[in-house]
Amino acid sequence: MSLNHYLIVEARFYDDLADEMVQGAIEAIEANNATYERLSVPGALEIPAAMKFADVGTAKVYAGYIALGVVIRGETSHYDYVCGESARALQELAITHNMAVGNGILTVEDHEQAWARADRKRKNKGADAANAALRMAALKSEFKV
Ligand SMILES: Nc1c(NC[C@H](O)[C@H](O)[C@H](O)CO)[nH]c(=O)[nH]c1=O
Ligand SMILES: CC(=O)[C@@H](O)COP(=O)(O)O
Repeated sequence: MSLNHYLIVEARFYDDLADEMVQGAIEAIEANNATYERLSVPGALEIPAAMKFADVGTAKVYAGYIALGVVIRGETSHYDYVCGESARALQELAITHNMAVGNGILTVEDHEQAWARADRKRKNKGADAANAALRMAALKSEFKV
């Protein structure tokens, strides 16, 4: 069983932003001498289910999971559901299923806010999500859950 292998689940709704966040996450993972795989889904709403599929459906064992995506408000209430449900489902995976999850799903008003957070030279939220998953995996190991 690999104790330092992580699954990045990336929403490709905005490819350019996703690429930047994934690179930030990869840099953080590799800085901690860990390894990773990537799994892409259409949008943020699909991230939690993809994580659950990977957790229960493969022989592979992942120390933790990193959710990466960007949700930008549109004209309707769909934004609220995508943001709220993806966050809620990630928390459910963490709390109910003891999965070490880092949530890097940006919930923003526009592309400017998105880039400020995705950009590795600015807020680098992809790295933050990876570091959160790494820390939660360490806690899982410490508490033997
Ligand atoms: N508007 C954004 C979405 N919407 C798509 C949903 O995430 C989902 O793929 C669709 O409802 C089909 O189930 N997704 C993002 O990641 N970012 C957005 O801004
Ligand atoms: C956050 C989204 O799902 C977004 O694409 C919805 O846009 P709209 O509310 O204009 O349909």
